Amino acid sequence: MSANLIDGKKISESIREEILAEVQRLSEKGIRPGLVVILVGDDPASQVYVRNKAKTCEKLGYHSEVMRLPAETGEAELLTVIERYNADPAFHGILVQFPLPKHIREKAVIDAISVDKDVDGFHPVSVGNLVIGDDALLPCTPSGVIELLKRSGVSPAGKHAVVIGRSNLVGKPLAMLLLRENATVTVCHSRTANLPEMARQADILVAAVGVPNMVKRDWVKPGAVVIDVGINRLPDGKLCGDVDFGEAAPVAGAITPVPGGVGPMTITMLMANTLKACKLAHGLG
Ligand SMILES: Nc1nc(=O)c2c([nH]1)NC[C@@H]1CN(c3ccc(C(=O)N[C@@H](CCC(=O)O)C(=O)O)cc3)C=[N+]21
Ligand SMILES: [Mg+2]
Repeated sequence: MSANLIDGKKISESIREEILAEVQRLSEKGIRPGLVVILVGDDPASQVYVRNKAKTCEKLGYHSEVMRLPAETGEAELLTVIERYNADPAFHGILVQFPLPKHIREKAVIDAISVDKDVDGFHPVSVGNLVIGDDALLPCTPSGVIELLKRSGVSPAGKHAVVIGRSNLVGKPLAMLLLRENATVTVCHSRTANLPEMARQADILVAAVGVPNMVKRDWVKPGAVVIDVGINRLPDGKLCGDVDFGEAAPVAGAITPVPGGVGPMTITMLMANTLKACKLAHGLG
């Protein structure tokens, strides 16, 4: 069996074209989506992501700003900055790049962002709305995975989805989204017994743990769809996923590469969320 590659870059580009068309329609009404990305400190990986986000904003005609703050910025000071953007109608989305310096509590930051501008979908109210099934800004990586599946012709309905990883950022919300799409969902984690055997039950296998090349050939049921959420930077500087691609690809029915899989979708869904927040702010929901 030779696996179909799920091309996240290509799918992401076609969504961006749809977004651009909508941005152009909005501009006729004098409306322009605005996103501010707040970066505290100088984590090198964050620098790259933030630059990518700004570039994407520019391509799509968004109003965008990168607010760079020194690593010594205090929590109270950051919260004041967030309050300012909460009140600024030019910005419909606020993203505070993680990880934050240790002296700042991520929870305090997430809680401070206006739910209407929570384009990361990390605020407890956004998470609650997701769980209940109410309308919400959805976290970007999980909703990117759902879009990848749908646009690759994979319907989660009735399938057994196994999610490895239970983080608040990816595993948990993704499990909820898959459930909402009528998949039967199993969530595995570091304390799961017989992990390879559990993974092998999956029609849709998602790896979101942050362990390079963890998923091996015998973890994959022949024909399964394998989604690799991992973005691990190896000592040689190369990017690698949580799935051992060379081992999994020959067994899988379809598989996402790293890079070029879930990563580009994350930024695209951030743009989609900002557009949605903008439309809601202008009563165009
Ligand atoms: N508040 C917050 N929200 C986030 O969504 C957030 C964050 N903080 N902190 C860091 C992580 C990571 N993240 C990525 C986004 C895009 C790629 C991406 O585009 N990856 C490309 C390759 C990029 C490269 O070559 O480095 C790919 O996989 O093809 C990767 C990782 C968003 N994050
Ligand atoms: Mg875990």
